[in-house]
Amino acid sequence: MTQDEMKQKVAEAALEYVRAGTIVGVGTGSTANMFIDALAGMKDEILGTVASSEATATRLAGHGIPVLGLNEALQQVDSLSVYVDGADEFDAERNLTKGGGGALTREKIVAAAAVQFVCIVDQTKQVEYLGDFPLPIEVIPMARELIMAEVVKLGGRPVLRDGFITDNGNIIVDVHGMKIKDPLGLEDHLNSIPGVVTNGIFSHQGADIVLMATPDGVEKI
Ligand SMILES: O=C(CO)[C@H](O)[C@H](O)COP(=O)(O)O
Repeated sequence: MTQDEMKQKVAEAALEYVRAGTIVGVGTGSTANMFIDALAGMKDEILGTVASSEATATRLAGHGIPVLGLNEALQQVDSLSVYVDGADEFDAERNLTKGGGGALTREKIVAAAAVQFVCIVDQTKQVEYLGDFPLPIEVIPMARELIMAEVVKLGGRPVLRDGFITDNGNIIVDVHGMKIKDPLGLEDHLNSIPGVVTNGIFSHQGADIVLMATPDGVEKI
């Protein structure tokens, strides 16, 4: 089975967590895109969606799925029923690295607004420790050199994501070479550096359920 076929299977499996009459948070990336395509079949059952990126909003709207702003949604309901998104890595405690697509800040915000975070991945994303995948940090542009110097002090190798601007108008610094043994501590530490908008460790907003596709089927972790 190819990686895309596994992504397709897990995207479809996530439909089980979508409840009629609720607002659904929707992630960003190739696996999330497959979920969006599958969700189109339920568009008349749900109240609407909140998108974690402009790209996701465009794809949802292309299917005729209603897209609400988060503020608008939270004026109608106390919380989103579920947030469904992919990840770049996950560990046994369901800590995640996200932001390969650069949407980490909005993803973290929408995840925080949901009762349940269902993370959809294929087996290639499973790791013992986060950090093999370069850790993205969304940075206010004027703080770039300050933050890169702080990352070097932490033992990481910061690389500016060339030519990339986030939906929020900021830049991304990808940190290579970190073995992340304390995801919660590093998430907090990086977020405390002035100029960091957020980083791609999702430990506070870790997944409640990871659905992992393998060639033999979808496992729930
Ligand atoms: O965090 C993300 C985007 O910011 C994605 O969830 C992550 O990059 C995984 O993407 P894909 O499903 O394409 O492998």
